[in-house]
Amino acid sequence: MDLEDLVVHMADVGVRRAKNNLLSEVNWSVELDERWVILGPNGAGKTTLLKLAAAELHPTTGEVHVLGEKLGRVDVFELRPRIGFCSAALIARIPPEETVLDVVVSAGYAVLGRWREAYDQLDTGRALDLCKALGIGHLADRLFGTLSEGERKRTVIARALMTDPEMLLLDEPAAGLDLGGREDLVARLSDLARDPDAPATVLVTHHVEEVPPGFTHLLLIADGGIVAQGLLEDVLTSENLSKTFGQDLELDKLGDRYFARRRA
Ligand SMILES: Nc1ncnc2c1ncn2[C@@H]1O[C@H](COP(=O)(O)OP(=O)(O)OP(=O)(O)O)[C@@H](O)[C@H]1O
Repeated sequence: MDLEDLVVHMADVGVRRAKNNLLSEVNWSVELDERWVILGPNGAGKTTLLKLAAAELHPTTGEVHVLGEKLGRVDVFELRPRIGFCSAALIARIPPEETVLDVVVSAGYAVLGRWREAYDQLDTGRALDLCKALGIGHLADRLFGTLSEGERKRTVIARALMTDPEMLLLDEPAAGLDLGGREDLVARLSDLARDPDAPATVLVTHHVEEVPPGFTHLLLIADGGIVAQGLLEDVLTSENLSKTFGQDLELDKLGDRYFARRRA
C-alpha cells in the first residue's frame, strides 16, 4: 500500500529524551477505515505515540508519515487542522466561561482563521448536531466550567469532530469518569466507530473495560516498545495482556465487552 493511503505510518521510530528511550523500534500503520485501541500501563509511551500521530512531536529516529505527509518535511501547522486531538491537556486549556456550543463551534476558527463574529448558521447547526450525537445537545448553552467530567469529555470530542478531521485521536477519554459516565462514553465511541463516515480513530486507554465495541485493531505497548498489534480479536488475549502489564492476568469477554483481573 502507498504511504499516501495510510493515515499513520511509522517505520523504526524511536523517541529519546534525557537519555531515556520513550519509544523504540516502533513500526505501525493505520488505514483509513481502521479504529485502533492503544493499551498499556502507566509510562508505557502511549501519549508519546499519540503525539507523534498528532504531529505534535518529531521522532528522534525513524520516519513518521501522517496523512501521507512526512514529519520533518511538512508544515505541521497545515497538517494539524486535519487531525482531531482530544486530551486532558486540551480540556485544561478551555476557558470555563465559554458555552458548550462556543467550545465546539470555535474549533472551526482555529482552522479557518475566522473572526468570532463571522461564523454562520451552518457552523452553529453542525456544532449542535455533533453535540446531540454525543448526548450533550441539551447542554449547548451551559458554561463549560459547570459541566461534569463526562460532559467535558464529550464536548471536546464534539469539538474535535467539528472540523471534519481525517483522523481522530483520543487520549484516555474515559479517565476520571464514574461507571455511568464511562459506560455512556463507551457507547458513544462505539456508535462513532461503527459509522462508516467517521474518521480513522485511535483511542488510548489503560483498561480493557474501556474498549468500545466496533474498534477493529489493538496495539499493546510496554516500556516504549510494541508488545503485540493487529486485529483486536486476535491480539486481545490473557497472554498478551499479562505480558503487557507484567502480571498474570485473565481476560474475559462478555457479549462484545472485555474484562480483566489478576489470576488468583
Ligand atoms: N520530556 C521527557 N523527558 C524525559 N522523560 C519523559 C519525557 N516525556 C515523557 N517522559 C517519560 O516517558 C515515559 C512515557 O511517557 P508517556 O506519557 O508517553 O506514557 P503513557 O503511556 O502515556 O503514560 P500514562 O498512561 O501514565 O499517561 C514516561 O516514563 C515519562 O515519564
